[in-house]
Amino acid sequence: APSFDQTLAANAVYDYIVVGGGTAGSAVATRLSQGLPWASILLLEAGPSAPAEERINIPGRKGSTLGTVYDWNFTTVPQAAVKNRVFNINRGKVLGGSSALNLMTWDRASVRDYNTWSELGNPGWTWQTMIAAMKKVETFAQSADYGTTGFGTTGPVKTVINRFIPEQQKTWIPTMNGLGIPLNKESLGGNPLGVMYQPSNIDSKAPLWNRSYAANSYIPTARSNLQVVTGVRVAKVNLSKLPGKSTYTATGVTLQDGTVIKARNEIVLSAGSIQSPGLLELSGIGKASVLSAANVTQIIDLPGVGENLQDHIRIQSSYQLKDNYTSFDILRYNATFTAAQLDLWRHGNYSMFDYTGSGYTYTNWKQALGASGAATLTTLAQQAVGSSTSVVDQKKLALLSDATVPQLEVIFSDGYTGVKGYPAATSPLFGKGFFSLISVVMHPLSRGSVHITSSDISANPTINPNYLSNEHDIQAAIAAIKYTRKIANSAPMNALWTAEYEPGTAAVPATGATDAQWRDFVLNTTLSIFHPSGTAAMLPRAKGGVVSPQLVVYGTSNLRVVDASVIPLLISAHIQTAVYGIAEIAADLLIQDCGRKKRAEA
Ligand SMILES: Cc1cc2nc3c(=O)[nH]c(=O)nc-3n(C[C@H](O)[C@H](O)[C@H](O)COP(=O)(O)OP(=O)(O)OC[C@H]3O[C@@H](n4cnc5c(N)ncnc54)[C@H](O)[C@@H]3O)c2cc1C
Repeated sequence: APSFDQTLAANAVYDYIVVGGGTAGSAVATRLSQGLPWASILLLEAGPSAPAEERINIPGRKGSTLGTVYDWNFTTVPQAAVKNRVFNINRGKVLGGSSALNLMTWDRASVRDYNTWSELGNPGWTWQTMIAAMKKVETFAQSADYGTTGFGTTGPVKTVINRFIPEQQKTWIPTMNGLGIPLNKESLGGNPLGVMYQPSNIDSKAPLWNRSYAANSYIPTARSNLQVVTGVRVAKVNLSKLPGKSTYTATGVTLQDGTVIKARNEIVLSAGSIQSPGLLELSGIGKASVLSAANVTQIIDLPGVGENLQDHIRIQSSYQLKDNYTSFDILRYNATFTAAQLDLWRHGNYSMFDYTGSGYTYTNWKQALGASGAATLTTLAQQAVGSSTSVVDQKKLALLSDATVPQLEVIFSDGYTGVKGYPAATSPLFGKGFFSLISVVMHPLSRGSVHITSSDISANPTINPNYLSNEHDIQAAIAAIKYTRKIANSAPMNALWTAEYEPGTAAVPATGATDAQWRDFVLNTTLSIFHPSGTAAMLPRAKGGVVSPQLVVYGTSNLRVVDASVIPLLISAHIQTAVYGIAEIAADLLIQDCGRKKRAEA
C-alpha cells in the first residue's frame, strides 16, 4: 500500500515526482510504483484526500461538488461571441482530481479520432495503442445491455451500465431507432455511432454503489514506494543546463512555501489542462510575450504552451413529464423520500441515488441533419478555418467528411439539468418532474488559450476558450438543439411529456421559430461540458507542439506532461477514458526509458 506520510523534508530527493494527484497523475504514479519497485515516487496534490466524502462517492450526487472546496472554481474571461458571458471552468481540487467531480460518463471515440493523433505527427498514438491502454484501466461488469468488444476486465477502475434506469428512459432507444439511428451494443469498440446504454465509472461489486475514480481505484494498488502528499501546491519546476547537454534537466520542484524537493530521474506534470501549462510558464517555458508580461524569465522558448485550448460545448432542452412518471427531481422537493433513498444507498441497496446517465446517441451530421444540413456545416467550416495554417484546424475539416466520426452526441438526462433553473418553490411547476436532452458538439472549431498573468502561483490564469467564435460553431449548436426538439417530439418519447420547459415555446415557438430566436437561445444557454484539453499539445514543435510523442517537453530531457493537456485534437467522446489511457502509455514510456538508462549506465 502507498504511504500517506505527509512530511516533506526540504531538499528531500525522490526518483520521480508527479505533480497533481488527479486523474492522470494518480494513475501514472501508481503504475510507476508498481513497475519500478526499487524507485521512490512522490505524488503531490494541492487538494485534500476525501475518501469518505458522500458528495463524491454517491453517483446520484454528481454535480454537488461543483463550486465547493473540491473545485478550483476557475472562470473564463468574458466570451465576446457569446454575449460576453463568463463561463465556469470547474476542475477537481482533491485527490483524484476531476475524476472525483465528473459525471461518470465512460465512453470512447471512433478509431479515426485516436488515429488523428498519429496523423498529426505523433508516431505510435493510434486507436490500437490507445484501446490497449484504455482496456488496462478498467474492469467492466458485463451486462445484457452491452455486447462483447472494447472493454477491459482486469483494471482498477470499475465500470457498469447503471442498474438504475428510470421508466421514462426506456423510450430512448426506440425513439432514436424511429429517427433512423441504429442500436449499437459495441460502442466502446471503436465505432460509437448509434444509440446505446453506456457504462458509468461505478464500483458495482463494492459494498456500496460507489463512484470509482482515480483516488479509490488506482492509488490503493500502489506499493509502499509511492508517497502521496496532499494539500501541497507546486509553484514551479526547477531547470538547469548540465555541462555538455543541449537540453535542460528538471532537477526538482519548488513548493508554494518555497521548499525545494529534488528529483533524481524525471518530473511529471499532471496538473490538468488549465494548470499544467501555467506550471510550465512559471518555470520559464513558454511564449516570450506571455512570460515577460508575467515577469518570468524565459528559459525555453515554446510558443505553443497554453495555446490550442479546445473544449466541447453543450446545449440543453428540458421537458415536463406527465404526473405518472417519477423523475430524479423528486430528490429536490421531497425530503422524506430523499432521506429514505439515501438510507437505501448507505446500506448498499437499490436506490435512486445510484443514478447516472446511461442513454446516449452519437451521430455524424448527415445522420442527424440529412445531407443538405451536413453540407451547410461543412461549407461554414471551410469558411471558418479553410485558410488556417493550423494542422489541428485542417484535421478537424477532414474529420467532417469522415462518416465514421461522430459530430453530435445527445444524452438522455433524467431530471432537470438545464440553465434557467428548476422551478422555484413558489412556482406551480415546483414538484413536477422533468427530463433533459443534452446535446454536445464533438468538434467545435473554436480554439483558445490559457496563460498565467503573474509569477505568483496563487494568481488565477486567464482562460479564453473563444467559445462559439465562428459561424460554424454557432450553427452546429443551433442544429444540435433543433435536433433535440425533434427527438422529444418523436414517438414514443413524445408521449412522456406535457410541455417543453426549455427552451420553451415562449422563447422559441413550436412552429415558425425564427433563426434569430434559435440563435438567441444558443448564445444565452450554451455551456462547456468540462473537457478543456490541448494546452500542452503533443505535436511537432514546429506545428505548435509542447511535448514530443514521448510526452517530453521540448527543450528538456526529463520533464513530461501527462494529462488532458497533451491531447492535440479533441476526440468525439467524453475524455476521461482517454486521459487514463494516456497515463497508462506514459507509465510504460517512463518505465522503458528508465530501463534503457540503467542498461546504458551498466
Ligand atoms: C464537472 C466535470 C464533469 C465531467 N464529466 C465527465 C464525464 O462524465 N466523463 C468523462 O469522460 N469526462 C468528464 N469530465 C472530464 C474529465 O473528468 C477530465 O477531463 C479529466 O478528469 C482530467 O484529468 P487530468 O488528469 O487532466 O486533470 P485533473 O483530474 O483535473 O487533475 C489535475 C490535478 O492536479 C492538481 N493540481 C493542479 N495544480 C497543482 C499544483 N500546482 N500542485 C499540486 N497539484 C496541483 C489538481 O488539484 C488536480 O487534482 C468532467 C470534468 C468535470 C470537471
